[in-house]
Amino acid sequence: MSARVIDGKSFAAGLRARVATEVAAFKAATGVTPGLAVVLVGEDPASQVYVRNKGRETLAAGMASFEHRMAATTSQEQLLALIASLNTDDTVHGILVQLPLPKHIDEAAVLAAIDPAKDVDGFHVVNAGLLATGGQGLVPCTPLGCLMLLEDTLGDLSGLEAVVIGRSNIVGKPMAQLLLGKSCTVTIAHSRTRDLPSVVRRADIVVAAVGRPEMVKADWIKPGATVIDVGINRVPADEPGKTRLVGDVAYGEVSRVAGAVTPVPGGVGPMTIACLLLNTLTAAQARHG
Ligand SMILES: Nc1nc(=O)c2c([nH]1)NC[C@@H]1CN(c3ccc(C(=O)N[C@@H](CCC(=O)O)C(=O)O)cc3)C=[N+]21
Ligand SMILES: [Mg+2]
Repeated sequence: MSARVIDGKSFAAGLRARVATEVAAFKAATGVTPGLAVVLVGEDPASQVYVRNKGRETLAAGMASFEHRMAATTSQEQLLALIASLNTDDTVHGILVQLPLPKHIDEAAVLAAIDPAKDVDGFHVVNAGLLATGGQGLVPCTPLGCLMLLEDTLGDLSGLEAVVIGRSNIVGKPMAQLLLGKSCTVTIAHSRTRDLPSVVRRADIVVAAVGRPEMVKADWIKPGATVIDVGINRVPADEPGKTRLVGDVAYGEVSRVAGAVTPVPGGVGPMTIACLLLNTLTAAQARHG
């Protein structure tokens, strides 16, 4: 048996098309163009990839894209000043500050400075709190995209055993909250979890978000389980000097046991960007409803 491949790339293309249709209707009704501002401090390679794809797709959805590239030596004060101006800029409905930030900048202070109504990453404590308490806030893009793929694959998630590997504020914790909201039985596993393989073996749904290349093995997976791979790891390729992208899941062997699995690339990554566009539209609609 071979797992069904969950085609995040094609699902994301469909979602972007739906967003574009709604953006056009929103512009016609309000005269307002939804705008997304992305702030990139320094030159983190993963963030560069993200920004490149994102700018193109924002424009393709009919929205305005504003890029602010700042030197790695930018002070926290300078970054906070830019955020303050974006908060009061009526052409900007969404603000995304690329993480990670340089070491000398306090990430929490920066995220706290973003107007929660423009926080399209869903990282502000107000949005995290709304998610935890069942409120209507902006939801982090990667977990939201994972949830869409899971519901498309499985339908109703109610009562299923879900194991989220990774406890980050960006993926693991919000993913767990979303699955709990869909009435899954949720476990968050992490680096200190005792006997991780046997914990994962309980799962109908596995979400791997640890950042360790090909860590999740076939004998951790309950036959037929649905496996969502959030990892994006660059590793050396066979050809000298080249790299290739792998997930946190040992895709080849896991796809012989799982019922369905997301590939890397072409799985969760494209969904993250599509959900960012969706969140930008949602933020604009909330302002000009
Ligand atoms: N505030 C903030 N929010 C983020 O959401 C955020 C961030 N900072 N910093 C960097 C990471 C990384 N990230 C990616 C999203 C999509 C792809 C993506 O589309 N990947 C393609 C492959 C790209 C390739 O070929 O290299 C795929 O998986 O198919 C990659 C990386 C969002 N991030
Ligand atoms: Mg983690």
